[in-house]
Parts: sequence; C-alpha cells; structure tokens
Amino acid sequence: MRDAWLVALAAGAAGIANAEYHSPPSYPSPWANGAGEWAEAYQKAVAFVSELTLLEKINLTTGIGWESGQCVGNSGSIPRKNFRSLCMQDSPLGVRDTDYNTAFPGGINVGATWDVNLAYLRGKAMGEEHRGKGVDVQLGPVAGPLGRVPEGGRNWEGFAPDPVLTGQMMAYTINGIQDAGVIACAKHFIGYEQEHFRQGSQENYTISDSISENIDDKTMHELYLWPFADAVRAGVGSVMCSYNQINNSYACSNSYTLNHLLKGELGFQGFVMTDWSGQHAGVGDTLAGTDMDMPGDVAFNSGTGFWGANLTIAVLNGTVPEWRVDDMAVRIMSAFYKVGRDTNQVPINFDSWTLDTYGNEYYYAGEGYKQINQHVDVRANHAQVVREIGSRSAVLLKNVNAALPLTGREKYVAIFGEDAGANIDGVNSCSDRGCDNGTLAMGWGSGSDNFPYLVTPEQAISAEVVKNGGAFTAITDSGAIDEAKTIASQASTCIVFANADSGEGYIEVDNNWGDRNNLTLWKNGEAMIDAVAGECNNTIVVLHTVGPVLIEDWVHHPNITAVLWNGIPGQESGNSLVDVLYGTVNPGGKTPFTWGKKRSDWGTDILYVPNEGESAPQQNFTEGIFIDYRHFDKANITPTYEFGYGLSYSTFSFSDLQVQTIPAPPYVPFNGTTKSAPVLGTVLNATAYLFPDYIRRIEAFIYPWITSTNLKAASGDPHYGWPTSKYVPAGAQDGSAQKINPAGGGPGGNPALYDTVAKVTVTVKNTGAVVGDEVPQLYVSLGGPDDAPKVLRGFTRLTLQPGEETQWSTTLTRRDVSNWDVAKQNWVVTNYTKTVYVGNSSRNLPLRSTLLLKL
Ligand SMILES: OC[C@H]1O[C@@H](O[C@H]2[C@H](O)[C@@H](O)[C@H](O[C@H]3[C@H](O)[C@@H](O)[C@H](O)O[C@@H]3CO)O[C@@H]2CO)[C@H](O)[C@@H](O)[C@@H]1O
Repeated sequence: MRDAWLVALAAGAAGIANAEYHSPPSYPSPWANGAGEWAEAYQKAVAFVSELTLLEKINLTTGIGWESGQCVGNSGSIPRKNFRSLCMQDSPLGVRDTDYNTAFPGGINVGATWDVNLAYLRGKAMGEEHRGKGVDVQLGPVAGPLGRVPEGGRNWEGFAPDPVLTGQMMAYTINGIQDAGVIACAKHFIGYEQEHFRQGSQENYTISDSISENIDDKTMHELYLWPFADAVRAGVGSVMCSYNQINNSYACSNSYTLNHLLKGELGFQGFVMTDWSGQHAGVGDTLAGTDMDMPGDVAFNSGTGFWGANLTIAVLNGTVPEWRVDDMAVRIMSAFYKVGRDTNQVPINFDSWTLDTYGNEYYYAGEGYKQINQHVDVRANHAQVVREIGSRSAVLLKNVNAALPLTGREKYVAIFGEDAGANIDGVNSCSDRGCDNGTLAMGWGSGSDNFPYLVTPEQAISAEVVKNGGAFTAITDSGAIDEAKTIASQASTCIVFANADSGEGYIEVDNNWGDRNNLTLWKNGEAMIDAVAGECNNTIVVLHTVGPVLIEDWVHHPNITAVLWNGIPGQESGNSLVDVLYGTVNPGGKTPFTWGKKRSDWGTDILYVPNEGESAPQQNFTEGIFIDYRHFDKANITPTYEFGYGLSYSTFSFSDLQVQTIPAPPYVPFNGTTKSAPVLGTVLNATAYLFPDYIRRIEAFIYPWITSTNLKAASGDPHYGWPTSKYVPAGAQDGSAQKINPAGGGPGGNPALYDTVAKVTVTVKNTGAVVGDEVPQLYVSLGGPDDAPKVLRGFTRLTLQPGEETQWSTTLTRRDVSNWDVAKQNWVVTNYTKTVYVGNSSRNLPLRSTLLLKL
C-alpha cells in the first residue's frame, strides 16, 4: 500500500509542482443532492445507504479485483441486503466478451449519420443487450477522445471531433441506454486524446508517469467539457475518469476536473468510476471526487487495493470523512435506482474471461466451478438497426456522372482488396479485434465486441450480382496487383476496398500502438486503387476507415468515378453497403471529420516520443479550440473534403433564412448554497471491521475488512502516520454548507445557459428526382478575435420526397452564443457581431444573417 499514500501526496493533493501546467485544487468534493430528475432515485438511495454498515458502503465503491468476477468490472456485494455485485461491462458498441450479442457500428458511424434518432435506437438496443446479459453499467458512450488528432487510436469509439455533434450523440445514446434500464458511463473524462503514454507503466518506455494533457481553461470549457455537459444534462448515471493526467494531475485524482468542473459546475449527480487501474491514490482520489475504483486492485491481480480495507482504515483514522463515503454510495445507488435496476436486473449470465459453458466464477483464483455462460441470445431484431446505421452513415464523397447507384444491369462486377473479404482465420480470431484481417467493421481494444457473424462486402455484392444475372470476380489478396490489373481491364464495374484501423494502446497491430502511425491506407490500399484505376474507367472506391485518410493523391483520378466512406459499420457491413451501392438507400451521411490533403494540414499530432525524459510526457494543447475544421478554417487550408460534406443521389436547395431573436432574461451567475453533507450512518470501533474468521479468502480478491485494529499494521504502509496536512488538502474534509459554483446550479451548468435566445428557420427542398436525406447545418460565428470562424450549433437529418420542400427550424441557446470568460469564470455573450450560417457542409453555407441578440 505504500504507493497509495505516496501518490496521494504527489498527485491527488495539488498536482506536480515542476510543471508549467498546473491543476488547481478544489475541495471539498460536492455531495449529491438529488436535484431535478434525480430526486426520486436520490431519496431511494439515501434510504438504502442509511441502512448499510461502513463496510457495505465500501463494498459498493470498490471493485473485487481483475478477473475476480464474471464482468470486466465487479463491485463488492451486500449479502445482508441480497444485493449482488454490480456488473460493469464494455463496450460502447455492444456487449464485450460474450456471445449471441450484436456488433453495432462504431460511434464514428453514428456521428456520420447526423441522426439523433438513430443514436437513440442504437443506444436503446445496446442497453437492452447489456440488460439481458445482466450488466448494470454499460461502459460507454465516448466523448473522450474527442478527436484532437486524427491518428488518435480510440477516436472511432466516439462520434466526431466537434463538441456539438458529439454532445448530441452522447445525449441520445445515453437516453437510449438508460431507457433500456442500464446505467450509461460517459467516458473518458477528460483530455484523453492519445494512446501513447496513457499509462506510464504500460509502454515500452521507462516513464514514471502518464502523459499530461495540458489544456487551458477556455479550451476546456468550449471544447472538451461541452459534450460531457450534454451527457450530464441527459442524466448520465456514471462517468469514467481517464488514464492521463490533466495539467499534471491524474484524471482520477484531479479535484479540479472532478470536484470543480464535473460535480460542481456541471452538477453531476451520478458516480465517477476509474478507468481500469486508473486510480493512483487512496485518500487522494476519494477526496478528489472519485466514487468507484475499478477493477479494484492497484495493478491487475495484485491482491492489493487503494480502497477496500484501505478505505476502511482511512475512515477510521479520520482522513476520509464518513460523509464522503456516504456520498460515494449514494451516488452509485442513485444511478442504480434512476434507471430502474431495482426492478429490471437479471442474473449475470455470461463470463468475460471464457466462452466455455462451465468454469470458475473467480477466474483468476481458479475457484467456484459452475455454469458461468448461459449463452443467452440478446440480439432480438437489432441487426436491422445495425444495417440501417451502416447504410445511413455512408458518406458519398465523389460521384461522377451518376456512377452510383448501380443499376443491377452491370455486366461484370469485379471487387478488389482484402477489405472486401473475410478474415481467413475466423471473424473473432484476434482478441479484442486486435488485427486487420479481411474487411474492417470494428476497431480494436476494449471498445469492441465479438461478431455473431459478419456479412462481408464480397458476400453481399456477389449475391446481388448473381441475383441480377451478372458476372462477378473478387480479388481479396491485396498483394495480387498484377492479377487485379488484368481483371480490372475486363470488368465493366470495378470496386476497390481499402481500410485503415486503430484501437486501444494495450494492443499493437502492424506496429501501431493504438494510435495510427500515419494517415495512409493499410494493406497496400493505395497501390491497389492505383492499379485498378489505371485499367478500369469505372472504378468505385469504398473505404472502411476509423477516421480520415489521405486520399488527395488518387481521388481526382478520372477513372475513379465514385468514392464512398463507410467507417466501421459492424456486423451487417456488406448488406448496408449493397443498400447504398444499389440505391435502396440514398446516401445521406455527412463526414464527421475533415479530410485534409496532407498530414500536417491538421496542425496537431500524437506525441510519439516522450519529451520529458523519464518524467511525465507533456502534451500542450496549444491549438486551443482549433481542432479539425476550426483549424482548417482559421488557417485557411483547403481540405479534400470538409467537415459536414456528403453527396446524395438527389440534390437539395436552401433558401429563405429567417432569424428570430428571442428575448431571454439576463444571465445571472448562480447564487446559492448547498446544505451540509448528509451523514448516513455511524462509524464503529475498528474491532467491528476485522476480517471475520468465517470468511475464506479468495486469492487476489479485494475485501473491505481490516486485518488488525492497529491501523498502521493493517495498512502495511511504512509511511503510515504522516501528518494529515501532508496529503489531505485544505478543505477536503469540510462537510459544511458550500457556495454553489456561479457557472453551475443545474444539470450541465447554470440553467440560464439553456435559455433559448434565437430561432433559425430555412426552407430545404429536394430538387432531384429521387427521395433522399439532407442535413441542414447551422454554424455560428461568435465574432471575437479568438473565436473560430464558425462553429457547428445545430443540425437535423431530413428525408424529402422529390420536389418536396420543408421549413426546417432550430433554436440557439445562450450557451450556443457564449464564450467562456476565464477572468469571470463564467459564460459571457460578448459584444462582437455574431453571424449565423446555414447550408449542408462547413464550407457550403449559402445562407447567412447577422444575429442581433436581445439579452
Ligand atoms: O474494460 C474496462 C475499461 O478498461 C480499459 O481497458 C482495459 C481493457 O479492458 C483490458 O482488457 C486490458 O487488459 C489487457 C492488459 O492491459 C494487458 O496488459 C494484458 O496483456 O492484456 C489484457 C487484455 O487481456 O487493459 C485495458 C487497460 O489497459 C479501457 O480504457 C476502458 O475504456 C474500459 O472501459
């Protein structure tokens, strides 16, 4: 336990002193109050927690250790109350580590649909599958990484490098998951923008600490915190603190981001859980705002925990006040009741560590042999959701002379590239999808799940061609360039498939440690495209990539008649694609990121080599709010395809912009005070918490009981007894009434931020001959010298019949037209002239108007 106390001193209390970027302390940790829609759940939680012993409360907060339960994370149980371990399970795209589940499209595809209803349907379906497997907390959705750097390994788990598109998708996904009766977990909080160095110990480098993502206050508020505010407003039950440091304080020890921002300013009422082994301190993390430690052991299978018995000791010796543990338990139980877990929980019927039907409940210890997998089929009709999101996320980047849709009368269709075919080793052959074999339908890491099947493009296209009476050939060996040229010279329609993959940093694929090393295609993609396009004057390129790739060198080739991006579409990949290629679905997806011409165009990059010797690498977000299209706009760089761009088989017009400003009451900084922290129990003498004789220890299991009434001996920590002032920050134990943050006061911040201040209306018309979808996009220029030329503020996906026109309206809130004022520590509407723009991409905005606010 030595490390726990030492790191608490170094990181948890006040940040590391030698750094330029410093995270200010913020204490005490705000306690839940059941505000707004949390009221009923909070009351139930308080009633439940009031009946618990200290050890039972601690069991709620502490994981039982890696591979010590059937889920990827398991809290302790409360047998006396017949309350089982809570089951925490990935992933953001389906139930991980099981069978008879659905493999949904990645978050980036949901972003590309620009359709909040599809986000909801996917969330609901995923929630139902987690519920059916017995999961209490689904570990998703993802708003961190947001996508600062296009090479970021886990960007695809989230939705887009834009806070508004991501924020809306977060909110609707959370609503879907929680409406299904499962607690959602918004992750990873915050600034987790690259895989390299996220866990100091996990890299091939001798660095002592994880990377520090150094973010200024304005950028934090206007960019990275924004989608988490939307998550909190949506009532998310849990938030996962990330592996990285923020301004040189670990995310799960960072009192500023957890206490000040998340629980204070945003008014978060649920619980903060650590990423797996993301905890770095015992007392420090508790006081800094972490509520649940996952998976509970200091290092996987170490058998020691920062909490468990050590949290018991901390309460007994007074370093952690009792009210704080009460609040942790209340937050967890509030989320539990809020989504109805008390009425809809089913037994855990799967095991994360093996698909064998029988095995050990305590996998690591090798104990508790029983049936651990019931192989429950939870898929229902969710394949339809997958197929629909797959097709509706397709972004048609190029389409010359109506090359698409195909008519079905093509005489000879040939497809090329490994990405068209199957993984010859089997669809789930690589653990956590940690390889790029065959067609890419999912990235790798904990954000993945098992495919129940994967319909490849080869299967689906060949079936369609055969059905239509055509001829078909597939060359899925990406090295077979000469053979490809021959076939390409004979075929009437050539479709080349290429991909680019990425994932989580604990797996390396083709020397990519999570983050991509570059933005080129994988598996010889460019060479195959060049070879086929050189021979076939009707070459269609289909891309399955986790984010942008460099296409400028070939996309303008005259023989390349169409380019379609389909992201990572999940198990129905081939079927979704055929729907679009043959026009059953008219593509209406819009690219959720910018396609630059060269890597340097983005202006940000992964830090691949430690820059502070053995100390924590420092990644300064010097670009501020200027990521993706905001940077391209500011630097006046013409991309290949801009954020928000995407073609249709139809055409659309925009006209008649009307901007109606709506008077709103003046913005008043919130002025209020909390009640004092509730104390819900009594702490007994240490003897009451001794490890009981009747319990047989399971190897590496984390327990709440102490081994001795001599607390120093029980801690096993030679440094035990340091003066409290050395590791307990000032004010951290204070449970008296506190002033509420003036930028706070409601879910997602000051309620006045969400006042409507303008209504924007335009006419959108389908001017083509086929039914199709269009996405009117509203951008705002805030007008100041430090502002982006424009920022997305509203969008809706519309379906219009040929010739149909509709009036599309959206509203702007005060937050939408505000800047974060670092001096005032609040949002302000500046006097700079504000402009609204409407169109169908970030660079095709034919309508504009000055916004004259009445505030
Ligand atoms: O799953 C819960 C959260 O976990 C984080 O990722 C961890 C992942 O779940 C886990 O499978 C992986 O374990 C590997 C371990 O790191 C490696 O050393 C060993 O060789 O293989 C293990 C896999 O069998 O560790 C990941 C953390 O390093 C995610 O960040 C988070 O998003 C998940 O919700």
